[in-house]
Amino acid sequence: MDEDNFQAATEAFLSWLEEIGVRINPKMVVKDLRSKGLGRGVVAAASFEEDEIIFSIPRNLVLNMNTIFASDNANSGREALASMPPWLALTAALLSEAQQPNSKWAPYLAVLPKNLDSLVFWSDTELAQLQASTVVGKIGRAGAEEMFSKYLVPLGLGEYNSDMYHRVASIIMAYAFDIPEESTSKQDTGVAEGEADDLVSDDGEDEKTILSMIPLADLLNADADRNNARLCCDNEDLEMRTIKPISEGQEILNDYGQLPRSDLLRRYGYVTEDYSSYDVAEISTSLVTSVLGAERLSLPNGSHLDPLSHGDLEKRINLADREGVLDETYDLVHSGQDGPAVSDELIALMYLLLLDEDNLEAIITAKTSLPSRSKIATELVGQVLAVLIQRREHEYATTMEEDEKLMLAGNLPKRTEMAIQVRRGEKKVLRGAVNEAFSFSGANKRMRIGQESPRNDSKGANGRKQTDDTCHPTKKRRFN
Ligand SMILES: C[S@@+](CC[C@H](N)C(=O)[O-])C[C@H]1O[C@@H](n2cnc3c(N)ncnc32)[C@H](O)[C@@H]1O
Repeated sequence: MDEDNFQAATEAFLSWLEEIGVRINPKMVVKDLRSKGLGRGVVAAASFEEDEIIFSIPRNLVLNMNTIFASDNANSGREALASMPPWLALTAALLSEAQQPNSKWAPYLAVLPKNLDSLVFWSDTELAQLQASTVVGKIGRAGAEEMFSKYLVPLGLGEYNSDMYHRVASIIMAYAFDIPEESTSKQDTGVAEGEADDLVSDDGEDEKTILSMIPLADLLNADADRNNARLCCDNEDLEMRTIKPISEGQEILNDYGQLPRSDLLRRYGYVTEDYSSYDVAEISTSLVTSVLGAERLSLPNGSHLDPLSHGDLEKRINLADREGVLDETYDLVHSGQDGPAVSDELIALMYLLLLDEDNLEAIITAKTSLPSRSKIATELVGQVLAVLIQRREHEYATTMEEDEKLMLAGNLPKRTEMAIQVRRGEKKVLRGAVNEAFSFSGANKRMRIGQESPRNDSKGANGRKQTDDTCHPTKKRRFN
């Protein structure tokens, strides 16, 4: 969109807001922040104090299933929309409005983005640059397309192709708010926190929420640490309020949550260094078991760990499940105020995989329970974990140092640069977790030291059974 059209669309949108009854504090302005890669944004034209209203929006001027069902032309589609997952129903509603030449929402639709960088729009070549990041498996493009075919195509909304459906569904993911329904509204909500897949959801307490597109509120950009405004749903009108003083010229920012950059990119199509402290890397139980069940591991301290038999592995995994510490994947994070890099659950899984037979039996028969973190974070657990996390790091095609050089060289396409930021951030988390694992110093006294599980390959190089003490049952070692 050229300069004039962009500005004209903003002005038409602001006039429309005024006409329909949105009250805007004259101390705020909508600015063209494209030069900073931010699209439009809201900026303080004069300073605000804490808890001032920036703008307020009557609830009937929000686009959601309640307001759409209130309009006559949507009644025919009411049943069809009610049967859909909420994010799809809102997608259908937006597409249907876009088809109507006299749509009440036209000035709002005109300021929604035409192109997004959310991961669903990336080509396979672009996605490959995320390397071993698990975010690639979370995009859900094919699943969304099945939903489009099942629910949207039969509505005959117009000549939409799958990219157009994705565009609107992605706008909803990046722009919609989950707000409490009027009768139950008691609390503030942030933009689109949690998956935007519930139109009216019961969160288990007495509060129902409704997925809504809220004009103007969704023009606020975000920062997890520098945010200074929040949408309040306590009163009759929805109110955007400051949560701290804002100086003249400062951008007014919302909070989309403390997301790892992988999720920021997947859902919102951008990344910034500001979110680096929330990066997450994942290690899967299948990586752990495939390594511990298959090979004799050389540990960094010079010792070795023999593989577990299939049956032994299964027994220990079942026990981890029973103890409530088994997950398909474990998150690794930057250690800090919120806790360590390696979760208690992952340490507990490793402990159960490395525990000696007697103590394993004691837990199986419930004679003892899992000890505290400081006791299970043994040196052996740390050594093995460090090796496994390093294996995980090797699944990425480049090293963190190579990524840093690429970034320093600069001149990269935008998506390549964002992919490098994500994968480099994950490698940094993995490095931190390795260092933490090396610091584990709990005594190895209950571990499989001085015992070795039976191995199938107990034949010597000449094919004859060995007679040395390593295959004597009483001297078998798993850790030596
Ligand atoms: C709710 S909208 C905010 C308004 C948006 N700037 C616009 O012009 O429509 C969310 C989108 O704004 C952009 N955005 C928000 N915060 C950002 C930030 N801190 N850095 C870069 N882009 C951001 C992303 O494209 C995101 O998907």
